[in-house]
Amino acid sequence: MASYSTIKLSITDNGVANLVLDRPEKQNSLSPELHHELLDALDTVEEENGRVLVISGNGDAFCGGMDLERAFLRPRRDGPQEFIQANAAILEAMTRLKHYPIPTVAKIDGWTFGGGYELMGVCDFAIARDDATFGLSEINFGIFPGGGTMWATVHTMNRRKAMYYAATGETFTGNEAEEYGAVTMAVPGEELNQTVDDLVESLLEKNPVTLRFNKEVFEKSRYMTFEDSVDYEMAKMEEMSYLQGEDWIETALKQFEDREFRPGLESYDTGNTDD
Ligand SMILES: CC(C)(COP(=O)(O)OP(=O)(O)OC[C@H]1O[C@@H](n2cnc3c(N)ncnc32)[C@H](O)[C@@H]1OP(=O)(O)O)[C@@H](O)C(=O)NCCC(=O)NCCSC(=O)/C=C/c1ccc(O)cc1
Repeated sequence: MASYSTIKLSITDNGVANLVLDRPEKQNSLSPELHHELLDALDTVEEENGRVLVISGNGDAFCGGMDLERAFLRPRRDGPQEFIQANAAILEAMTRLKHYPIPTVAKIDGWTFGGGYELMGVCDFAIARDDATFGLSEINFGIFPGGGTMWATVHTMNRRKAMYYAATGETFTGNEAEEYGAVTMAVPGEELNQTVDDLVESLLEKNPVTLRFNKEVFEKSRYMTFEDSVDYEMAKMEEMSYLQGEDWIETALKQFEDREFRPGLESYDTGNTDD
């Protein structure tokens, strides 16, 4: 596996990819090198058949947002084209992540600002320390949340809170983030690792093909009429069944027929985990 200077990537035998932003001396802010390494890591995780991707930060921050000097100040002084070029890879990485074919989990252990909020927001799940600090700080240096951060904000927080924090740049805690719908859940710091591990374990128990379709249909159906979505969901159901070899009939509902599990309370045995 490639070695990186701004991130760390490891993949366990059972397919859990741990991607750690590793610029603790700069609060894991997103430098141009990091943009490219993140993109490369996303390729690697797919090539290595990762099943769940967990993104976290080393040190006090999950992610301090864009590197204000390396990605903004310096390239912008060189001109608009240089600025666009300096940031093209991170915009591509964010877009890739939003459509990433496996579940993505942001583990939030500290500061999360601007582009760091976006990184969290394009992940499927976000588990935060209850005392983590979040902020849409762009307004504090004269811009609005851009490059997809506004999208992540309005799609993860309710309207009133989204506008309030985007316009004031005030910070909010992990507990508040949970209350506003910005994170999946906030937990005490000492429970963070276990909570993420439990979520990952639960995802590993599921059929990976179904998880991929679940995500795609979840995202697309949000923008459809009910009638269009009924058609779309039924068509996708057939595609999924074909691609998973009718596993939901042949294995899952067969196990139900044999009364081996209660689907309301537990997952069928996909054969993907040891127990
Ligand atoms: C509250 C922080 C996170 C922590 O404070 P601290 O604990 O006192 O730590 P330090 O401030 O000492 O941070 C350690 C080092 O990290 C540096 N650092 C800490 N965040 C940074 C940083 N985002 N950059 C560049 N050095 C930093 C910080 O300057 C310092 O550098 P140095 O003095 O050289 O040791 C503080 O560092 C801070 O306010 N950081 C800036 C957070 C911030 O506003 N981030 C930018 C959000 S805006 C954004 O992401 C925009 C996205 C966007 C995307 C695409 C678009 O097209 C348009 C927009």
